[in-house]
Amino acid sequence: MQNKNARQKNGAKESMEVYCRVRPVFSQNIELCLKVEPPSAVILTPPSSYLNLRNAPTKEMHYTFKKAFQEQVNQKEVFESVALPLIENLLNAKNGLLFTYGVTGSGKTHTMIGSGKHDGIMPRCIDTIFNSIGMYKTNKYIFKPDKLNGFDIQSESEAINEMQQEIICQTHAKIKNPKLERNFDQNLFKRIPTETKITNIDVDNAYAVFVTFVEIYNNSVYDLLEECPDDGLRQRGPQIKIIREDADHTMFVHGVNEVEVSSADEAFEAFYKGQKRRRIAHTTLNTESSRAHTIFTVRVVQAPIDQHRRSVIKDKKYLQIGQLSLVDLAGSERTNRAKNTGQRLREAGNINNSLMTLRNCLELLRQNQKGANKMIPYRDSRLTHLFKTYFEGEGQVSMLVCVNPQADDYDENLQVMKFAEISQEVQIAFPSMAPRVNYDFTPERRRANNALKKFEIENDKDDQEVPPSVNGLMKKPVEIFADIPSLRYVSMGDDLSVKRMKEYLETQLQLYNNVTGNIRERYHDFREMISKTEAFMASQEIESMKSFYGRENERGNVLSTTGQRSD
Ligand SMILES: Nc1ncnc2c1ncn2[C@@H]1O[C@H](COP(=O)(O)OP(=O)(O)OP(=O)(O)O)[C@@H](O)[C@H]1O
Repeated sequence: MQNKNARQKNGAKESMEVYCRVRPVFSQNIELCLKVEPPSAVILTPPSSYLNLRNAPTKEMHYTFKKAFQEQVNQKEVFESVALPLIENLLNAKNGLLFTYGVTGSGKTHTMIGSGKHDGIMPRCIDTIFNSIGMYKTNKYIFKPDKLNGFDIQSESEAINEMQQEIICQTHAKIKNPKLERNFDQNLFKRIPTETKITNIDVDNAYAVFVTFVEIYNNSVYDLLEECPDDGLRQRGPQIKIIREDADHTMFVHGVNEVEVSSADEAFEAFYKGQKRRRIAHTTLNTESSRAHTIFTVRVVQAPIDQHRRSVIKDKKYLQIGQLSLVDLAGSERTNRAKNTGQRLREAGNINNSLMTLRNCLELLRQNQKGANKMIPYRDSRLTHLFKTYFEGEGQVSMLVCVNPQADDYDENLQVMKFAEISQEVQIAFPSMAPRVNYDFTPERRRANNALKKFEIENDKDDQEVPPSVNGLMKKPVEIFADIPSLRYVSMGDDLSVKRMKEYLETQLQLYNNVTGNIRERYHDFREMISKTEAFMASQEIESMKSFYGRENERGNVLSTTGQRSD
């Protein structure tokens, strides 16, 4: 995963971080069985119908989490508490796994993905990563996946060459099959990007971001970013992938498409492409129920740059890789309640089996911590097999338990809460990061950054004292030139790039018109002020001339009556 030279196991252990989020219930007259006592407690009460049943639980149960979120807590707050620390780790080459767990319909997908104005954790993570690495991003193809879960470093010319090859291939494919339309999800254009940013990153390094998107369906792994050639007659389905171990004993999906993304939009484009391939089945419980576990993984690769050559140092010993896997687990459900049959029944069985293996693994890990020496059955399901590395101590593991507080979900919620309790006791051996080494490859860049930071801090101080707009004058400079979107991929039919460029130019034109309009207004105000001042000065002059001539007249009158000058 990351450069093993930079990581050491120091024997320190950290508990799995478990959070709980309760979703709102929209219809009235529904009995609720769960409530949150902020900041971290959840109380589960048996439904009223249980009071008359023999052997039914009647006690209130109390659970404590790292944090418990009430119904009204918004997506931003959940993201900042749960995912922001993982992003900070990721940008510092430390790995993380975050999964949402809960009964079907409890809000896992809403929390992880969200929609439109209510973006979930994943899109906010992507925005934050790109906001943070900003100008420290490398050109594309400098870092290249080596297909064995590692990366090679290419020279600038190799990278440019690769870029050209890709454009040529895309153009050929388009000419060969003009029907091949790139369909872009309109969601891309509806988003309001998050402005969150991590400032604690190594400014000596250049960064690149890679994403993979896989699903585990009926205990088989599929690559959601795999191109399935459509020859117009039949579309080949995605192929089953196998899980392998790399040279550093890290589990990975062999042959998965790892896509380099140079902007948040490119990352979402990949995500929406994969999302369309997801198998969404309608069950009687939830008409939008997702029947597979999905894993969206972001890898951030970084290496120092040589300031004089202005390129990444081509030595793999400096390479560092951080990985964050965001997992939206399929919901657990009781088959008799879901009234599943046939294919749906098989799906539900596989989902429940893999979740049961996850529970078993965590339970056995807990027992081993207390002195037992049991074998952990990671291989019993693809899900746990893939995450083995995390559970064995390759990063922070966090779980977000989602619950629907309705009484109908009481039994399942009881199981979910028990599992959450066990999970919190699991301690993960944590690799400590070697302290950040300052190779001093980029002293000028460091100096410039420090100066910029100082300027920003001072500017912020000023902003608190004086409002940004005083007497209509902008205190801060207007940002006219936003980043120009990349035109690298403009090829025949590259509608997204063209659409992005069109939007960019329209925004810039609007901005230009606003700014020139504002300048024109101020110019007129200024001219008016000058002419008023001139008029005022002229009137003052006239007044003083008048008084001068008045005085002279008086003196002339005196001279003419006495016949001699008074001085
Ligand atoms: N915090 C929330 N605020 C508003 N709506 C929510 C919230 N949580 C869930 N919902 C809504 O509840 C419905 C079910 O949520 P969602 O699809 O996220 O459940 P799920 O747990 O992912 O289900 P499954 O396991 O079946 O995929 C959706 O319509 C979603 O918009």
